[in-house]
Amino acid sequence: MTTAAIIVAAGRGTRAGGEVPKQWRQIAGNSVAAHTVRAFRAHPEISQIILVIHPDDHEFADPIEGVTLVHGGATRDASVHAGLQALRADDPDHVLIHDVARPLVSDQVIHDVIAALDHTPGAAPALQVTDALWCGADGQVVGTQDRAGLYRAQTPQGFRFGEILSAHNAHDGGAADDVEVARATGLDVSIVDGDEQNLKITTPGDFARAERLLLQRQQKNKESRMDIRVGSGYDVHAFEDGDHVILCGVKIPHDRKLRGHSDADVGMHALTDAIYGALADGDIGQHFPPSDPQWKGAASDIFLRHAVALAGERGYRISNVDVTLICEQPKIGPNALAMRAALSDIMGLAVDRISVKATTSERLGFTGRSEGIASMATATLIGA
Ligand SMILES: Nc1ccn([C@@H]2O[C@H](COP(=O)(O)OP(=O)(O)OP(=O)(O)O)[C@@H](O)[C@H]2O)c(=O)n1
Ligand SMILES: C[C@](O)(CO)[C@H](O)COP(=O)(O)O
Repeated sequence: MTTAAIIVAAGRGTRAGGEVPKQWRQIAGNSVAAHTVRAFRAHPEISQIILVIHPDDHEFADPIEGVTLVHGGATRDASVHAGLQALRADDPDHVLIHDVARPLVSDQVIHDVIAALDHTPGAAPALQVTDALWCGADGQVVGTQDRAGLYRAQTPQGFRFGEILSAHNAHDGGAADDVEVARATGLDVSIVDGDEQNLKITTPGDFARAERLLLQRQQKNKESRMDIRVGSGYDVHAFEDGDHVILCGVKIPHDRKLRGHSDADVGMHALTDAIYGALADGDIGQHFPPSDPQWKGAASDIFLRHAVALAGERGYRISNVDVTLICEQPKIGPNALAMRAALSDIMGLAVDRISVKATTSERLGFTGRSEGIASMATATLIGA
C-alpha cells in the first residue's frame, strides 16, 4: 500500500498577519512549512509529499527538500485539487491531505488515519466539543447550541486516492475541507482521535503556543536520541618481590609489588579498558602494545589520559566510572579517597563521578591466595 501526502500551503494567511504568509514565518528554528513537511518526511508510511504553494512563494519553498512543488489555486479546495491532479501519474493507494498550518501533527495521528483507511474510504482526526456552545451577535449571547455529537475537525484527512480525486472532480467548490467533498459524493468518513496539540496556526496568538510546543517536542526527541554507552574492563597482575604497589595512581606501601610491563596499575588498566570498551575501540594492549619497549615501566596515567582524550575526540563525555579492586591485601578502604582524587586529576572528572571500591574473594582463588590483584571497571559515556 502506498500513501502520498498533499500539504496545502498556497493560502495567504490573512488572519495571522505578518510580513510573509504564516507558513513561511520562522518558529522554533525553521519555517512553519518546514516543520510540517518534516513530520511527514519522517513518517515511515508516507511514500511521497506534494507541497502545494502560491506561485509567488518559490523563494521560501524551493529550499525545502523531499517534496514536489505544485501551484495551488485561489481557494483551499482548488489547491487540494491541484495536488491531487499532480499525483495522477503515480496513482498512490491512499492520500492524506494536510494543512501546512498544522506543524504539530504527530506520528500517532498520521498512523491512525492511515490505519483506518484499511476499512473505510475516508478517515479524519477530530476532537469532541467539550465547551458549551452559544450563538452571539453584537457582543451578546443570543442563543445556545447543543454540543452533543459535535466535533472539531483536524487534518490530515485521508482517502483512497481514486475516490477523493473523483469527488473533487465532481465538486463545485466552496467546501470547508476534504471530508465535506468526500461526503458530497457519498463516501463514508470515519473519525479517528484528534490531538489537542495539532492546532492550526490561524491568528497571531497561535505562533507563541505552536513554538512552545515545537520546542518541547524537539527537546524530548533530543533526549530520546541521547547516545549513552557503557564499557567494562578487567585486568589482573601477579605479585612479585617488592615494597609497594601502585593502584589507581596512588603508591601504597606493601610487602610485594605487582609485576607488569608498565607500572602494573591494575585498577587504572581496567578503567582504561572500560573506556575503550564503551568506544568499541579495542583495548589497552592494542593501543600500547607490551612488545613496544617505550611503555616499559610507564606510568599508567598515559594510557588513561589517551582513552579519555579519545572519548572527547569521538564526541563523548564521561559521565561516571566505577572501579572495583579484588585483593586480600593491601587494604584499599583507607586509600580509596586518594585514588578517586588521583583519577579525578587525570580524567578531568569530578570526584563524585568516580567510584573506587574493593572486595576480598574470601581467600578463594588466586586473589584469595594473595598471588595477585584483579580489578573490574565500568565507564558510562554520553554523546555530546
Ligand atoms: N488558496 C488557498 C487557501 C488556503 N490554502 C491552505 O489551506 C490551509 C487551511 O487554510 P487557512 O488556515 O485558512 O489558511 P489561509 O487561507 O492561509 O489563512 P487565512 O484564511 O487567514 O488567509 C492552509 O494550509 C492554507 O495554506 C491553500 O493551500 N490555498
Ligand atoms: C481543514 C480544516 O483545517 C479543518 O479544521 C479547516 O477547515 C481549514 O481551515 P479554515 O480556517 O477553515 O480555512
